[in-house]
Amino acid sequence: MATLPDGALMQRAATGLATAVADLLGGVYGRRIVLLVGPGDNGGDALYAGGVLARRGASVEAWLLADTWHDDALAALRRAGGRTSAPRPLRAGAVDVVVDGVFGIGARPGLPPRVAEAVIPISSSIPFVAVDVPSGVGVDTGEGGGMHLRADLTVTFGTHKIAHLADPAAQACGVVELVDIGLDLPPAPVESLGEADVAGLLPRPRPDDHKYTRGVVGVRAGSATYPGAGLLAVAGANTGLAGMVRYVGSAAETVKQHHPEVVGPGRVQAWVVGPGTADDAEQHLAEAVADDVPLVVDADALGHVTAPLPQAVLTPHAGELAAMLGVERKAVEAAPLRHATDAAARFGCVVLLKGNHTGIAGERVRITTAGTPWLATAGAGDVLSGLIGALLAAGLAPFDAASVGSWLHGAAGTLASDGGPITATDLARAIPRVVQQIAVRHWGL
Ligand SMILES: NC(=O)C1=CN([C@@H]2O[C@H](COP(=O)(O)OP(=O)(O)OC[C@H]3O[C@@H](n4cnc5c(N)ncnc54)[C@H](OP(=O)(O)O)[C@@H]3O)[C@@H](O)[C@H]2O)[C@@H](O)CC1
Ligand SMILES: Nc1ncnc2c1ncn2[C@@H]1O[C@H](COP(=O)(O)OP(=O)(O)O)[C@@H](O)[C@H]1O
Repeated sequence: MATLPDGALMQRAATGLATAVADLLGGVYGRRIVLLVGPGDNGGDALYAGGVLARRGASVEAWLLADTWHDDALAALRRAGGRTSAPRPLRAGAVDVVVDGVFGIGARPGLPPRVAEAVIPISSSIPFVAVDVPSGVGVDTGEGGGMHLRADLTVTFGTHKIAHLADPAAQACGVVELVDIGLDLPPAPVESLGEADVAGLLPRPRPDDHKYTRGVVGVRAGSATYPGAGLLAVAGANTGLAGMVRYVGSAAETVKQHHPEVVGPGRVQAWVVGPGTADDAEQHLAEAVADDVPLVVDADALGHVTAPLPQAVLTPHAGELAAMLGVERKAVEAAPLRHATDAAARFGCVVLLKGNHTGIAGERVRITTAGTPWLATAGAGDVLSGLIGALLAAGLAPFDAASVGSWLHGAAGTLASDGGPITATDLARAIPRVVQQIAVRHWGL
């Protein structure tokens, strides 16, 4: 994506940035602001915004951290009463905010030593506002890129970039504020579903439906070692989004005790295979694949995927994906989107890589930001695989089933949590409530 052209768009960006900084500070007059200024338009945006803030009574100093800078923008800052100064250590409370205008959307990942030396002695308790992206992150990959800055607030223009959505870069962005400056933009390289998108994709029961027309999902999960994983995958599948749930596995008695709606083997429109299946995983996978219906492959079954599975959604966490690709877990965590995309190409199917922000690679790339870290709890992934299976059985294409399922899962986790801890059982129980809220808000029911 091109950097912002000079002139009107830059002025609009600077005004949006200045407004966001003023909102963060709760006022402007008398506030002390440091601008970290790089060589390009990103630094220009920061300098022009600094000018706007200086005119409103802020004390603004610019640290010029490259050999060149945006001349007109620096002149504007000076006219408004701002000044340049040399970098110095900043202890807590020394200034009110630091604005990171070092590098923007055109930059390579990483930071030059001169920038690192200026930034390291700044107290981490001073708020940082990034212009477009925290400097040093991989804008188009979401990768960390070695050393990079971290922001409490990132102000970006026109559209979100991959770094705002994909971890680990997204975690460095803090809150992301999008400012519309009237840019004419190409289609986004990644998507992130919102509630209205999910409402448009979710299967709705029709008056002439019966349970079989709504789809039957079969769950092959659980074992003597992990009966709970079977129960939780069933709990995710048995949330009312498909017409019926079948269970095949060694936890059948326990499953029936907890879920009287669930029936035994028979014909299904989609399978969920893997959670807690331990030594039975390979056979379960072979039997599910032989049925030639869409399927979710999770947990222990992932290690038995050797050939492309065009109708599948694979749902690994970083450790499972690392094992599938023969790389270290750390490598996946440093570049989750790239590894998910590689795996989707290699296995010819949709790959959903679970994490704080979950990435779904298939015909395109979607990223789910709807969850909460309270979802990092045993069995939450088992619930997800069941839920996606239900959506497949209900007729969604694998890419949509994965991304809608992931969004509902995140929203259910957030609703169930309400800021506090949750179990996977709480999560599964919240899924129908999320769907009900969507129905009321978007379907007029
Ligand atoms: N209720 C149920 O029935 C549930 C059943 N479940 C089922 O369990 C099965 C295994 O799935 P999983 O994702 O947990 O394990 P997996 O990918 O093999 O990674 C193992 C890695 O974890 C690590 N490790 C272990 N303990 C650790 C510790 N204390 N602190 C730190 N690390 C620790 C361990 O490292 P190590 O100890 O070897 O150093 C290893 O690297 C699967 O079938 C799943 O469906 C789950 O869904 C949960 C609910
Ligand atoms: N830090 C986090 N923030 C948000 N969601 C998380 C976080 N950690 C895990 N999750 C979500 O919780 C689920 C955990 O799944 P998984 O790792 O398979 O656990 P399990 O095997 O115990 O079910 C995934 O959906 C994942 O996206």
